[in-house]
Amino acid sequence: MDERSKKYIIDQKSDFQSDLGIINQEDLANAKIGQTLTTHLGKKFKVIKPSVNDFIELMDRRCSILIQKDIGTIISKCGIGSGSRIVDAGTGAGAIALNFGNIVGECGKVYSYEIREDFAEVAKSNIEKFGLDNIIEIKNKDIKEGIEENEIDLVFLDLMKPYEIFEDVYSCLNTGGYLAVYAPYIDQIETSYKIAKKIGFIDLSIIETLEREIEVRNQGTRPKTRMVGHSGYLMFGRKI
Ligand SMILES: C[S@@+](CC[C@H](N)C(=O)[O-])C[C@H]1O[C@@H](n2cnc3c(N)ncnc32)[C@H](O)[C@@H]1O
Repeated sequence: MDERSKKYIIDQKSDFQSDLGIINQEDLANAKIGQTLTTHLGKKFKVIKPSVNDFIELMDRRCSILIQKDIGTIISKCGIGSGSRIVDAGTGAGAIALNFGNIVGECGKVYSYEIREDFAEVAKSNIEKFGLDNIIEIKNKDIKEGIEENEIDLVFLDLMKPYEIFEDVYSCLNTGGYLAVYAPYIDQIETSYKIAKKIGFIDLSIIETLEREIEVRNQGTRPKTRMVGHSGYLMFGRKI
């Protein structure tokens, strides 16, 4: 991180260059977390261990990604923790897959389906770079052709017509397991709710999470005038 709080992901195999100067490869290779490195122009950089959020902010991505307010809600609503087994589709660049992997840890597993080969490759590379490739398996497959896993605690779907595979989702879930759906449009989420109910999912709910940032100014403290108006709706259900 530089003096302006701008973050960078460093490749320790080559020199680092920015508008604040150059740090040579040898200094980078020997750098330790917490250390301050100085460029040839005398500008200072702090070495930090990236959190999953730092990494997602800077990683390669070719499509829209889920945002923190929705990811956090999905994880807490479905009680995800160490050892959970999750199926996720579609992967995109891997934003929620990385968060799932970060939480389930070495005792858990995340199987993430992505239909597009180019997106699957980007996600694989992101997951390897963050060091979770032993926990998250990217599958370059159409999830509509079938879910190959079983004894699953959560199936999370971010697809155009998620309800087309709810029967398959029901079969692969553990008793007590969750279905979670993210959809930007209200007709997608309404159809998901009706089909999930017909199939036998219980505890069905649809929510939208709104996040409002509070600003501390000299005049007083109050909500910011701008906020994210809408990202998507979330639907949850359980197999009992
Ligand atoms: C909006 S992106 C997903 C974003 C991602 N969930 C995240 O965490 O940021 C939707 C992805 O679903 C993929 N997709 C669409 N249909 C699919 C299918 N039938 N099986 C697997 N992936 C699919 C698309 O290629 C696209 O990458």
